[in-house]
Amino acid sequence: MKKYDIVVIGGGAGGLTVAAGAAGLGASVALIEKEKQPGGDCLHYGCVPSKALLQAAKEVYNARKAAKEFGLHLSGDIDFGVAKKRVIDAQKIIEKHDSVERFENMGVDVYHGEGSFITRNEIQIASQHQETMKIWGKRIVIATGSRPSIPAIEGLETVEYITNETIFDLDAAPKRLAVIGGGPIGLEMAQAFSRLGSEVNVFVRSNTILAKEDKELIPVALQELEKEMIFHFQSQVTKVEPIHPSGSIRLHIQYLATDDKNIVKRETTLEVDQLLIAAGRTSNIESLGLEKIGVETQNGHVLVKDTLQTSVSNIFAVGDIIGKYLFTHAAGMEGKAVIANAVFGLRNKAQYDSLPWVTYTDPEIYHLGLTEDEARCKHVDNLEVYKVNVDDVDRFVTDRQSVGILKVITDKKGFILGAHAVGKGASTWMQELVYAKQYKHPIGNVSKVIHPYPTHGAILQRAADQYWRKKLFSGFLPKLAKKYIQWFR
Ligand SMILES: Cc1cc2nc3c(=O)[nH]c(=O)nc-3n(C[C@H](O)[C@H](O)[C@H](O)COP(=O)(O)OP(=O)(O)OC[C@H]3O[C@@H](n4cnc5c(N)ncnc54)[C@H](O)[C@@H]3O)c2cc1C
Ligand SMILES: NC(=O)c1ccc[n+]([C@@H]2O[C@H](COP(=O)([O-])OP(=O)(O)OC[C@H]3O[C@@H](n4cnc5c(N)ncnc54)[C@H](O)[C@@H]3O)[C@@H](O)[C@H]2O)c1
Repeated sequence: MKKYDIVVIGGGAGGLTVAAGAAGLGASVALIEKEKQPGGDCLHYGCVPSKALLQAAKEVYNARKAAKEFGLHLSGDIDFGVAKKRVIDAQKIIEKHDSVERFENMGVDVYHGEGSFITRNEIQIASQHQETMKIWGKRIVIATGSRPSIPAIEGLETVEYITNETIFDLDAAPKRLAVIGGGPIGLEMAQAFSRLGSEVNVFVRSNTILAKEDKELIPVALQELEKEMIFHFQSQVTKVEPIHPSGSIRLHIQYLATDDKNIVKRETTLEVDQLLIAAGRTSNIESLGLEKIGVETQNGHVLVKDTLQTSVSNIFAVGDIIGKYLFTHAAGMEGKAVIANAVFGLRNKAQYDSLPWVTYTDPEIYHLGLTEDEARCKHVDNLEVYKVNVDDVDRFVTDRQSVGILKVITDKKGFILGAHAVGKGASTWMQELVYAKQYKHPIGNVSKVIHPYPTHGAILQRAADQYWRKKLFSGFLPKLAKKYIQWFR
């Protein structure tokens, strides 16, 4: 049986980071991937195709908007094939970074097959194409990711619904698309397809989209999104049925609302051509044989310590499988922490305090650290909140962007606890605050950084200026300054 310092199960964002880093440090590494091409969700069914599709849709949308405003006449139907080709082209370019060949050149042995534990050091690799084999690892890293959660809806097995794993295979934008879920997958895909010609209805179980975001930002984002899709809050699709021979789908919908103390139920039906399920994720743990070797799980995820070590000391886990922050960059950060821990036996911790994320709708929605509600719970009165609307910033005005907001939450000394934004390009201009938060620069320092005029990033300076205004122009300082000026005269 071949022996390795590190065996990684799963060749997505987390697993590939560990494999590349560990091999670079001189460890002998095996990477087991069940699909032919590594890359995981992000490359095949996630970040890459979704962002390529969103960009295509945005260009169509902006072209139409500009044509209308400038009195040009656009005609013809959208060629969905062009958008699809852009998705495939992007994947083809990016997949080179994740290719078997690239990893083999790094010295990693890549095994194609499904990995599962026999003992805490022995892994079985099962494949349709070759005999089942076994390898041995001193340390094992589980990075098998997640898949879409499918809610229990009556009749779901009788219709051809889609998920993020099949939506990018569509050859045309459905005329009428229903989306179940008001999370990032649901919203990004709803907007992309709306802009590519679908009439989109979004069903959300709760009374808000993007439940983890700062509450104040949601109405700002909704104001824009509602122009492009219809939201059904506090709704549940309870039953679906195929409509023959058209192939469309009838949804039975139940709305739940509270009227004083009573729960009021209302029911209706809606006919659509496609149904996208984007209702959260389930970790891929079932076929790993974790129970055999005593790796503890919690709520369907692999349970890990801060060091990403599982309950079995030589086994680590990173990425979606641990169910914490389901992002490519989170899996990457966790992967880096594990490299040092698994290769050198260090005790590096995964650091989530300054982990940002972005929902790439238009406008973008940026999240860093605590929301205002969370900050108030944790820091009570040791808190300041600075807000700037985008229409107070010249560059947004010249770009005709009037909807958007920045909110920065700091402690009394100006250290950033959280920062949130809705606005064009927020994914780019908010990054300065991640640096400030992570390296513990108070918000006041952002005011001293020179921002070229006119940029969107000047919005951060505006927030930082509010900090100085509060500090310098209220309290004892202005009184002291007045006295000094009188004396100096
Ligand atoms: C539509 C969509 C859009 C997204 N957009 C973004 C975004 O814009 N930005 C962002 O940061 N995140 C985004 N994400 C989330 C991101 O894709 C995931 O968080 C990330 O891919 C998780 O990486 P991972 O390594 O944990 O899992 P994955 O990337 O899913 O990799 C797991 C790998 O393990 C393999 N595997 C599973 N079981 C086994 C087994 N038993 N043996 C061998 N191999 C196995 C799988 O085939 C897969 O290749 C998006 C997700 C979706 C679905
Ligand atoms: N831009 C990005 O970084 C990006 C993009 C896409 C996905 N992701 C990652 O993938 C994860 C999964 O995304 P997601 O959107 O599937 O999940 P999610 O858990 O974030 O959102 C799921 C949504 O579905 C709703 N829901 C669940 N069951 C329902 C039901 N039966 N009927 C109606 N609504 C229901 C929930 O209330 C919620 O609004 C995200 O949390 C994120 O970490 C990131």
